[in-house]
Amino acid sequence: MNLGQMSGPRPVVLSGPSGAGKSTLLKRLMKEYEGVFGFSVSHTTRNPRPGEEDGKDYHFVTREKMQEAIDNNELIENAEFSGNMYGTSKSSIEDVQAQNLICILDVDIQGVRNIKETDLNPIYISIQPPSMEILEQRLRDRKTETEESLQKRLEAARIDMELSKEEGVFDLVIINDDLDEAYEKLKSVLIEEIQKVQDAKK
Ligand SMILES: Nc1nc2c(ncn2[C@@H]2O[C@H](COP(=O)(O)OP(=O)(O)O)[C@@H](O)[C@H]2O)c(=O)[nH]1
Ligand SMILES: Nc1ncnc2c1ncn2[C@@H]1O[C@H](COP(=O)(O)OP(=O)(O)O)[C@@H](O)[C@H]1O
Repeated sequence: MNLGQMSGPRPVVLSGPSGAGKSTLLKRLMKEYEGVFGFSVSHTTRNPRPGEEDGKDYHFVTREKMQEAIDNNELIENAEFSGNMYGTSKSSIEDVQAQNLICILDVDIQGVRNIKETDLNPIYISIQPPSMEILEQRLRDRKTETEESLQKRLEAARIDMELSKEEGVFDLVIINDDLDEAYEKLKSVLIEEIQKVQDAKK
């Protein structure tokens, strides 16, 4: 199977610490450019949060189901994060690519490494918080985590922030301090791909 598209738009990988603002930026982008982006819906074993929809935000599955998908070679990558399993299925990407949309993947740093071993050839963007202190505050204010899962995320964030500094891992690192500024930066790197998709629709 070939996920590297010869002619279609290049996929985009968004990574960065939990709480850095990936979902916020992504939702804004998908809203402003309706019919341009498609989200690669990952599998996860974590519990849905209030407001999250199965099949839209994630495919919420049991560990058994996740293992089955891994064993059947249905995933292009998978990782353990903060005590839960996450993975990207081939079909989640193919569903988006079949519609000629820019496929957006939201994965952790392990996912970035594993995707680099595939032929997907995405644009790699890291969203980073201004500081650990601000990250912790945002995660606390989001009110989605227990103290335990919060601490695990902060630990993972330290590792992510360290690894993301490495030269050549990301095409672009955006510090999400002021949301509007971060969003403009994100848009400006994607504008060429966005225009390609918009032109193809004309
Ligand atoms: N490797 C990998 N990471 C994923 C996948 N889906 C989500 N993640 C990452 O898992 C981490 C936790 O995601 P989530 O539980 O939704 O929490 P949130 O990022 O704080 O909203 C984040 O860093 C996501 O980028 C996936 O399919 N593969
Ligand atoms: N630039 C920003 N300034 C202040 N708060 C922000 C900013 N960006 C995101 N947030 C808030 O921080 C929290 C974490 O953002 P979120 O998009 O859920 O992160 P991620 O998807 O990377 O885990 C959310 O409550 C969000 O509203």
